[in-house]
Amino acid sequence: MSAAIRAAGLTKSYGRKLVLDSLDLDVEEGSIFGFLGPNGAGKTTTLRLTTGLARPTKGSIQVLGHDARAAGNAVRSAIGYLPDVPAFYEWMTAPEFLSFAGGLFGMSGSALHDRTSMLLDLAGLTDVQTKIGGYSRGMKQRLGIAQALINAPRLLLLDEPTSALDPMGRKGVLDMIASLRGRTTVFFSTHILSDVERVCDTVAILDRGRMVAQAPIDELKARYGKEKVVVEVTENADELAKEFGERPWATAIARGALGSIEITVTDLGAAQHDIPAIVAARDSGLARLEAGEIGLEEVFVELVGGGR
Ligand SMILES: Nc1ncnc2c1ncn2[C@@H]1O[C@H](COP(=O)(O)OP(=O)(O)OP(=O)(O)O)[C@@H](O)[C@H]1O
Repeated sequence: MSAAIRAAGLTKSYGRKLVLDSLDLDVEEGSIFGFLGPNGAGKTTTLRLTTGLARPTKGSIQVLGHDARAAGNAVRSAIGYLPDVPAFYEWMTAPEFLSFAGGLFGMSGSALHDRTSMLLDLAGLTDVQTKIGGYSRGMKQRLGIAQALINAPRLLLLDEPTSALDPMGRKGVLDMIASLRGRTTVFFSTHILSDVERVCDTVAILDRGRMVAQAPIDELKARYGKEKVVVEVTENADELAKEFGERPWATAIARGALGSIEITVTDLGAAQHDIPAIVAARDSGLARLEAGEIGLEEVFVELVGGGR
């Protein structure tokens, strides 16, 4: 499969401040790619380099097979971009705004009309008569995505499209992104883990200008994620936690509230087999025994949490 974005050794400094440190990035065409990182990690800078709005200090970045620095109009018109703080003409209605945006790409007549109707439908704004100034933030963001799609781009770049939204607003935007699967490549930055888990197939994690992981989400969980068991006992939790920690299948132990103990395990079957017997031998009661997977959140904390 070909790459929609490919960066190699991508480095950006502002004066003496190193913002991106030798980034390698591969975004496959057709993927919904989450670019995850805490505030100040360098996400916006990477997006600006991808669009050609900023230039690398060192290294290269290719977009749709062309050097982003030298990309001509043909490449640029195959990219849709929604910045982190999009601007709207608030006195327009959504159809007026989309028609205006399409006109900038030289679209007109029935082609523009059809495209506008399709995008209003995709954004769930078909029957909205209000001017944009009266929209909720979620509606504005969905309209922003529709506007970035007006030229039917092969690659859609979204900078933190959900960060200012409430849960309903986020759901609307994420549903819209998910509906683009198979139609266009979507590369979006976010610091919200659950957004990535909900819609992305691939994720890259950026921390302080460095890429700390990049893989399909399932692979990342398999690589870093481990299995865990949560045990709740009626008595002797401290002694039991110590005893669990001595077993070959236990790699980490954390005490929770009251009688709860969380154990990270290498062999779930062995842990589930041994735990009831150990609890019974200590004359304690087993109130709960639950197996679970360590999710992306724990992977993220493990990868970027160090040194904070
Ligand atoms: N033009 C600039 N001049 C100097 N420093 C800059 C410039 N643009 C960005 N930076 C710095 O680069 C670092 C990365 O910023 P960037 O906006 O790319 O991060 P981000 O991951 O998008 O963060 P956020 O989620 O806060 O927007 C920050 O420390 C920021 O202050």
